[in-house]
Amino acid sequence: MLIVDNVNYQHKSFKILENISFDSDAGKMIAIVGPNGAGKSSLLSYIANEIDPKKNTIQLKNIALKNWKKEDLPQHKAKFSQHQPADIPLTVEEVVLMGRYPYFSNTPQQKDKNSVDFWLNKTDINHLKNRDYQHLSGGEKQRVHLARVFTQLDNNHPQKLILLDEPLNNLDISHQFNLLEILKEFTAKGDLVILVMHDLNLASQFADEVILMDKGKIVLQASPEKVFKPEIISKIYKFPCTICQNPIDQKPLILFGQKTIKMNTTTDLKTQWNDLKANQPKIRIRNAAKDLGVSEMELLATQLGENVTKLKPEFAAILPEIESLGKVMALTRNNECVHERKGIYLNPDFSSPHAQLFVGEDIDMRIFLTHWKSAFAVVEASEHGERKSLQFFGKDGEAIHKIYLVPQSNTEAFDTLVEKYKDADQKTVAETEKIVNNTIEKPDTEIDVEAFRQSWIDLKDTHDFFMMLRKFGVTRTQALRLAPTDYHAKKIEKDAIVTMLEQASETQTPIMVFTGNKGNIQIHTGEIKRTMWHENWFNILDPDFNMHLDMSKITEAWIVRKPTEDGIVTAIEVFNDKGEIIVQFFGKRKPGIPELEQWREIVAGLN
Ligand SMILES: Nc1ncnc2c1ncn2[C@@H]1O[C@H](COP(=O)(O)OP(=O)(O)OP(=O)(O)O)[C@@H](O)[C@H]1O
Repeated sequence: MLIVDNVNYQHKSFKILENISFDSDAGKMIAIVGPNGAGKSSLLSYIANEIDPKKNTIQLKNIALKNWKKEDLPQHKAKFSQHQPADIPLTVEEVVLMGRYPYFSNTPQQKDKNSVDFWLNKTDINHLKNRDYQHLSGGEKQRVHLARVFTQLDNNHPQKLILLDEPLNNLDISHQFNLLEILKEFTAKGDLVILVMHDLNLASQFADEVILMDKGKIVLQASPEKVFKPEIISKIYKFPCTICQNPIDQKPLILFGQKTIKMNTTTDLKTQWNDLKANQPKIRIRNAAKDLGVSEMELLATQLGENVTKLKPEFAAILPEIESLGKVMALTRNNECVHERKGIYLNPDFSSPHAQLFVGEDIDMRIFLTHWKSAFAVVEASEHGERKSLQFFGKDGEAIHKIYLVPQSNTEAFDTLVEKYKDADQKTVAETEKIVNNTIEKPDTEIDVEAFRQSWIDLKDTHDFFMMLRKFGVTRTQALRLAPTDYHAKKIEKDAIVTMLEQASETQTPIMVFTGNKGNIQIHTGEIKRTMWHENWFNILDPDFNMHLDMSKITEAWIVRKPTEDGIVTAIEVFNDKGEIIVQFFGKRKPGIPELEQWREIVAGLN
């Protein structure tokens, strides 16, 4: 019924409409949607023959628009425009009657009056018919013009064309639905309705077809089900969205905004994650889990039986076997700091029930297995092919430790290990527990500060520091505040951490970097070379050691000096807003050897 063939329209060098072609059968409602400035109104004006009428090649009912008789066309095609004159000095009834001008020459006939009455009623403005148009509200004026357009097409011609540019603007919800129902009645009689609209859910609910436009072009013309896909809509509108099925009419229901992705309960977690990835292809699983309100382990488990294999939680048996994988990358992190160290898992010590260790030169870890709960083998697709890893999670479902294969790793040993520890149950995962940190700091007045200070001065071993905090019932940051003197604990600006790392790199001073979470602390010892800012992250980017520290999340940084039998040990301790340690730095040291003078010098210069 309508053929639009290769429409191009530009203003100076700006292409407003480019290569627009589509055709449509009678009896349909087509919604044109797209972001502001996409060209929707321009396309509608073009179809209405308001732009470039001489060049117009559009065909309506097999006749080119320009070949239609001027007096015939208004009975076959009408347009509701987005912008209407505000000051027509007529009554409502008189404005609606303008729609009948194509039907009478001087005086309206009974037929015309009946039609006007009918549409006054149908658009719910009959009660306003004798009022001045100029004093109506926005929504009332809108309905007057809609009635005018409808009465213009009130005839027995088949296959009329109704064009409407944002007709739902200004209308309250019941009048929006009333209008859409009216339009449906037209299409049911075989007319073609094309309307520009911004409400994608109404388009989804009512339109037979959707034309999605962007930058002067048609991106897609298809059914609402095909057009309203999160990867398409979020890309075109540059805004995250979730799309689920409307339980009432089974049409796509579009929910905009990041939070809606969390609220979307009608689809399962796996679909929600896929939607999120469609919106943000680079999102990391840790952030995706946060956005979806689940733990990382629960999200990973949605891929069980695909690229994820659940392992038996026999950590004390698995970990000592990691050595067989050869060189790998160990990753331990908390919310604010990521620690990645490459090496071989040598010298495991699992003899103590309290803490287990790896004490290799490269892989150096203090492990607290009581916090470990689940283990998985993961195979991810990456730019360089498959990326295999072992991933360990705590009781709360948060990642404690990950071991990634690197090109030098023994993949056969990995496969053997996975086969050996594969759990018989590949369907269910451990329930996660919420772990609440309910440490309440005691007021300083309840602390025996003098005894605490003396105890600090009398320290002989850094390992006793933690026991000392327990004994006096102080939190770690409280201890630093109550330290014996400024010498023992001094608060520094967080930028001093960057200064320290840059100086350690420049002077090639070997340092130690401790990063951990409840279940594991991972340590790097050595010189660092390449440091770099990336947005709010300060990074160490060396071949075998990477650290990524989110500087925006640091609330306190301290220089902490503890007496030991080998002399003073100086640390820089970095905390988040909950008073939890993000990362700790030391100069390289070994029991029995005093700490490096170079390190002390760097720290002495920090403020
Ligand atoms: N006569 C004109 N001269 C110059 N530029 C124009 C003209 N008409 C439209 N444009 C430009 O063409 C682009 C498309 O405008 P159009 O009104 O068709 O967009 P739209 O998709 O209807 O946008 P909105 O959702 O904001 O109503 C816009 O960038 C607009 O500024």
